[in-house]
Amino acid sequence: MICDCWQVRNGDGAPNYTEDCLACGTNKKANIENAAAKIAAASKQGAEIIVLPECFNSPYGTKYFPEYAENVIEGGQSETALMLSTAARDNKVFIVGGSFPEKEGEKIYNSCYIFNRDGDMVARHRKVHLFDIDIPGKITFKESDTLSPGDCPTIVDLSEHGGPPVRMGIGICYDIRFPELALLYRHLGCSMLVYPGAFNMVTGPAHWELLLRARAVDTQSFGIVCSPARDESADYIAWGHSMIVDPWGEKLGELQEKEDILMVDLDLTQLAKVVSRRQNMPYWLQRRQDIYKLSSPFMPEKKPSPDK
Ligand SMILES: NC(=O)CC(=O)C(=O)O
Repeated sequence: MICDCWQVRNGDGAPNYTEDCLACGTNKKANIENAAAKIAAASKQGAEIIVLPECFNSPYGTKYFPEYAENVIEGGQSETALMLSTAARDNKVFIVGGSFPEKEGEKIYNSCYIFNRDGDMVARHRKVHLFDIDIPGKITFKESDTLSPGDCPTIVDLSEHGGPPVRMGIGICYDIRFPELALLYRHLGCSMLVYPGAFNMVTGPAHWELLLRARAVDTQSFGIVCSPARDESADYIAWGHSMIVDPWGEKLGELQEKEDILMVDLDLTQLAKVVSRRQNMPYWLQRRQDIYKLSSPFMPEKKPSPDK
């Protein structure tokens, strides 16, 4: 998924938001080169923030993660992070780099790196909720066989990196099923939730769109999901359908299952609408905190939650 979300529209209709389903196969080098080519193509079309899918350098599967994992933190070679950094700098775009298996010590994480327009890494999200499920006869998956979970929420405020006033909360795939994480992002001032993800042919048709729209409405935020394109020959068949919705839960754009790029306008006027929607329907201020309460070590003590 590729998105560009902050130009002020001057009535010229210039697209400022795009998304894309990326094909990801077993050839890691080809996956990385394909992502680089699509970033350049999207940038040429005017994209300024680019979001890639979950696990874009590797097939999605526990047996693949150790083989495709890269060690960035301890100074190891990482062709994937290097490509993302170079592409961000060369194309002068922000990149929410989908995810790839990342190694640190003995552990492997499912990690999303975010880069600014100079190619500097400005944040990293490690998938917090691992996809361990068993739906008999349909799908069994146990990410925790080879992956470890991250242990913190990730927020990127683009305005702190020379970008527009967009504060993004990042999650990866299964993270979208946990409303508390999205509510925490709202509490911490986000107006956009970005989830690189790879739902499958069982959970995709049932829940992909439903969850995105629910999280957007729960938090009165823009919602973005970006999937790999569907590959019927893969062990794990991704649902596809990268999508962007607004804080009302309305779809701004959707791809089908094939590799593609989608451009969607998302301008400053639309971001301002987040504030007015939140004022029109102020359910954030109407929460009954005497009955229930969100609690997190990442919530600043005694600071009132943002109501806009
Ligand atoms: N693959 C995931 O992490 C999550 C998923 O497919 C689902 O929640 O469904």
